[in-house]
Amino acid sequence: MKQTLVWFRRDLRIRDHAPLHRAVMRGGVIPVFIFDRALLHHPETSPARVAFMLECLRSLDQDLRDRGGRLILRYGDPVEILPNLIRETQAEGIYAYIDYERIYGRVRDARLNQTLAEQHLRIRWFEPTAGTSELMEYPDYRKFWFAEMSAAMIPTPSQILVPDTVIGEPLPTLSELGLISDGKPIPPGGTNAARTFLHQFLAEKSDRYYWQLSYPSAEVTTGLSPHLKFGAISSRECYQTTQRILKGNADPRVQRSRKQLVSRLRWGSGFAQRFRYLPQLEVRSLYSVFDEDGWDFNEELYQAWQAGETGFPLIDAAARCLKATGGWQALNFRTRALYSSFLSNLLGMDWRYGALHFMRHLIDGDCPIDHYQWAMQAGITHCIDKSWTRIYSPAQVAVERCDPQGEFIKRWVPELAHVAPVQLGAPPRVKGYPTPILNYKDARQRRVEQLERQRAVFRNEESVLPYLAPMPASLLPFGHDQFASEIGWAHLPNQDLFPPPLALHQLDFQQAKALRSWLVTQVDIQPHKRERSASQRSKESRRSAMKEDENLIQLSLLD
Ligand SMILES: Cc1cc2nc3c(=O)[nH]c(=O)nc-3n(C[C@H](O)[C@H](O)[C@H](O)COP(=O)(O)OP(=O)(O)OC[C@H]3O[C@@H](n4cnc5c(N)ncnc54)[C@H](O)[C@@H]3O)c2cc1C
Repeated sequence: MKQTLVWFRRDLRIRDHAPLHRAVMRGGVIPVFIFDRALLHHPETSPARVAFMLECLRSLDQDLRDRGGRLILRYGDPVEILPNLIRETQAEGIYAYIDYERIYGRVRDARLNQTLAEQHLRIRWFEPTAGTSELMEYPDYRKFWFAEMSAAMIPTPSQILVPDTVIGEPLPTLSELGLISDGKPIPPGGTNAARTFLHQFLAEKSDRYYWQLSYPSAEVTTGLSPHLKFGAISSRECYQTTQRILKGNADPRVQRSRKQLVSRLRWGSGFAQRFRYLPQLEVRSLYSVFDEDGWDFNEELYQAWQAGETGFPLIDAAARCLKATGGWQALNFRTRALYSSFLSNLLGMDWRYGALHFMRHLIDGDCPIDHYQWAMQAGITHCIDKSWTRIYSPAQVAVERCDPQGEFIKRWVPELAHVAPVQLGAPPRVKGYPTPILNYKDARQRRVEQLERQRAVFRNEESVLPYLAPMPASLLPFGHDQFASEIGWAHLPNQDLFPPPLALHQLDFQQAKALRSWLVTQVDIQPHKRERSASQRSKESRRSAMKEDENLIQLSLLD
């Protein structure tokens, strides 16, 4: 019988899985997952995220067992293990999804391609859903995304035959992997858990999602991000289930929420695709000027931001929530945006320090989403348009927008339990709680001027290509000098990447135009309104939930 090795990476499911399906059609399967020290000991590794991944692996193994198979676990460098495993099992080759989350993975996969070719062994790479090697204009990508999401799901194999002779290792504990738990509670992992989250959301939250997704205490989002990160459920399954259950619902609130969720799923795919084109975004700002100009860094202030000791209650609540829970459900988009903007805009610090901290704690940490979001909040991505400056006030206006009752703040900053919500933006002196570490107005002014100066370098240029950051000469991950990590791979010769990045200097006019469409906003941006007075703001905050349309304008900028 023909046998095919299926290499699982961040696609830990059996449904809607093209490599597994195709391998099963051919005959026997060796489903393998490799614990790779370079990823387990990467500066951005979070023990809680690895613990969640172990839960997904446990569940994947069970799903395979239910169909007669099992998951084969191995430890070490995939570039050595996989060719050996092919020989050991007499498999015809490997099937796997292409993965472009990280530079490391792309270096590894290029090395694997080369090693297999030298040994006359074979691998077949599958495009992940909503991934493409073509450089297309962003509006075309939107159409492509909807077509991919609407295509029939890949069937789940009913029987999976794994040869008895192949021996795998038992599922390890976190400490057996050399990691120490930081005490975060781990959500249930795997496809069934993901489906439960999705169905609970559709049944119980879809009428309020759109209006409440910025309120962390409402916990109204799906909670699917860790599952999507590890591919325990495919975004296509999320999309199709959502459409099937909600599309016929006559409630306009549900329809609005449905569209919002679909947009968000699409943004996630779009960030991954940007990284496919430009892997340098993992370690560089989009335009070189921002990194060349240099960023501020102040260890004491960085620590205050990390610890939740800034004197701005909402920022401090976000900081403490991230460290205690891994953020996956409690730290929604708006709260993350406020928290990140505080570091890179108001404290003027390099967004990479913030992204690093997030990745070391987020259970849903996903490099393209996290890093691109950080860069966006720092105002250094869609900045051809002058009005793309997102510097949020962390004071009362933020409390009113995210936590008007103060529930989230009081949960994470108990020192302020007795302070009235209307005072939580700028609390009176409280013993044990710090005074603000910055003056918002001054910090904002400084940042606006800095961004204007930096953007002026390329804003009016006909082509932005010469201003985009190229792939760096060194592939060392950011933070390798702060945290013990396995980075031998970054020093190897022949640093090819698979899939290869865009060769910026070789793009013709049409290609450059297509790339640029990913880097500017796709909607009309309203010029900034003048700062509103406190009384205007409080009047606005009392408007009904339906008038949260301002949110829509802002969120739709991410389209
Ligand atoms: C600075 C910053 C860092 C972030 N880091 C991550 C990260 O590492 N991993 C991550 O999954 N999300 C990240 N996000 C996006 C967003 O905050 C989370 O996706 C969301 O809070 C996850 O909760 P949920 O699955 O319940 O969201 P839902 O609202 O239920 O969204 C469903 C899915 O859509 C996608 N999605 C939702 N919002 C966004 C968004 N704004 N951008 C891109 N995709 C989105 C995610 O895959 C999410 O799981 C970040 C946002 C910011 C501002």
